[in-house]
Amino acid sequence: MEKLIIFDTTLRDGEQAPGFSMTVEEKVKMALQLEKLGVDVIEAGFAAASEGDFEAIKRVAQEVKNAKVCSLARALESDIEKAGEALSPTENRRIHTFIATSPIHMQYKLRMKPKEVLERAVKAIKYALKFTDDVEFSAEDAFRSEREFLYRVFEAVIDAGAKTINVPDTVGYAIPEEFGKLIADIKNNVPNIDKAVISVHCHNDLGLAVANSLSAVKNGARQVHATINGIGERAGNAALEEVVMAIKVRHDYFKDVYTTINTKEIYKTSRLLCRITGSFVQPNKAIVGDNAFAHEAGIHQHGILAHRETYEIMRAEDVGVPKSKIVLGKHSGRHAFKARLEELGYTTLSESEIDTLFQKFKKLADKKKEVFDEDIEALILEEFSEFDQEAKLKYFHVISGDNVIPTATVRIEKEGQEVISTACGDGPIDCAFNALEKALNIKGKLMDYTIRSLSSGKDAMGEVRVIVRFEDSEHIASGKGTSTDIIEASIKAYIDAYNKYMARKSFLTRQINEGV
Ligand SMILES: CC(=O)SCCNC(=O)CCNC(=O)[C@H](O)C(C)(C)COP(=O)(O)OP(=O)(O)OC[C@H]1O[C@@H](n2cnc3c(N)ncnc32)[C@H](O)[C@@H]1OP(=O)(O)O
Ligand SMILES: CC(C)C(=O)C(=O)O
Repeated sequence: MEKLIIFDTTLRDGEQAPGFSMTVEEKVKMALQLEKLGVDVIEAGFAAASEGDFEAIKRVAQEVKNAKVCSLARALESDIEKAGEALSPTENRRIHTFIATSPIHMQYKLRMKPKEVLERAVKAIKYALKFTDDVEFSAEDAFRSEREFLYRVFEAVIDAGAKTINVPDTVGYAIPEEFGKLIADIKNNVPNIDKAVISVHCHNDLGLAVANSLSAVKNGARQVHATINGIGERAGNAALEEVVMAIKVRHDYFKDVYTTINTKEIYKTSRLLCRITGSFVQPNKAIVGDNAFAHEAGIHQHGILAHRETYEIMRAEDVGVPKSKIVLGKHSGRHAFKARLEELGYTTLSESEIDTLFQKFKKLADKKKEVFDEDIEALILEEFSEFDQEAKLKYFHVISGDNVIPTATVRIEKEGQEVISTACGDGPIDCAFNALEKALNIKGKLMDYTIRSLSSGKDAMGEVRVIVRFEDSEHIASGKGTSTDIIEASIKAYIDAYNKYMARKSFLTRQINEGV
């Protein structure tokens, strides 16, 4: 087996896409995560592009210890010098120089004759070798280049000292079979090819970047350029996570290669990039999309519950996704519903009770896109709970400001009696929740708090959702409150969570007492 080198270009080609530019600090953060992911080469940028990119490459070169750091450079001495200088903090460096070899690029863009392009390429390699012994050469638009000329260029740059020759499908025009054949042809027609690693760089204009890269690997490529989440110029590059997982999951097919990527870091890396760029992947994106390990259809859910591999070809944990998800919705079946009831702690319901709940759940699912755990609990408690001691808010008063200690007073009606409590806190919500806990005589840990506006304008209705762990219970309770006053909405949400918690507690206690 041979190692497949993973050349990550998220910080170079990836950031070339509109809206994906990264600051120096963001690039460093991302590079350190790519190092954890175990990529072999990090192309940190294009040193000659800007002072910021120069600085970013320099910082990445200073901080990254376990991956090779690389800069792109045109076949120009000034670009190569910049690249060499930016990479100087590390010994583990590569210069990646390129020039286009296709007729259309040579004629219209470079305005150079093929002979001149070949000479430039060779000169660039020789110059880059002054800064490092690891030089990669890309024949830009290789796929649309004339074959004989491409072979000649590769032969010449290898002779000049290039250790890696990269074959880009710059405009994403290739079809997998053709691209695989191009790699096989290069292997068979470039006389000194055994002195260099064949690399590929595929764009996704026809959605074929990953397929083309894999076809190239099958035909002898031993380095793949890829980006996290497949970001990059136009429709992007080959998605690193897809290439790596295809090689891993289908090792029966890709028998000759392996990667040293720590796949458990994939999801984290993908999420970090999303947070940095503010651009999230679509839910059905392979490997890292929200739905990649989610199952909503009853037949699938039944299969997964019986034996995971019926509908999953890889484990969510292997790519760092916490767990595959059974999502309850209108396509779900009784098996999945019953399993969720058990997960929620309702283990003693009879089969006929489950049937009743399942019918209600299906009706609800027809109206709602996704049925959450709190909806299921509400169904159970509505159907079976005898809890009628709901706490109600009667009055509240909160003082807050920049020069006062936030203090809240709440009056609650609980079990037929009114209780008043006052408490301080770090802010208006905190003191209100502290006062509520005193009034309700319960301790709760706020696990999550979200607020959103339900309408627009200054008088918009605010909706607050809280998740609270009461009395260190294993189960968390969620609550929702709405009001034009966000403090009132917060108090209502907290009381709602409390009522749900108490109803559940009383239901489970009754089941135990009745020995069900
Ligand atoms: C396929 C790819 O992804 S290649 C990488 C693409 N990435 C980028 O372009 C991002 C960074 N680029 C930049 O910041 C700028 O384009 C720079 C700094 C590189 C160059 O800027 P400018 O000097 O203003 O030139 P501009 O971008 O307008 O035009 C490109 C010039 O480079 C030349 N050129 C293009 N590729 C190459 C090459 N591989 N080798 C030598 N010259 C090249 C073009 O012919 C053109 O030359 P001209 O100015 O003599 O006509
Ligand atoms: C510089 C090369 C590798 C490139 O980005 C391309 O051809 O798309």
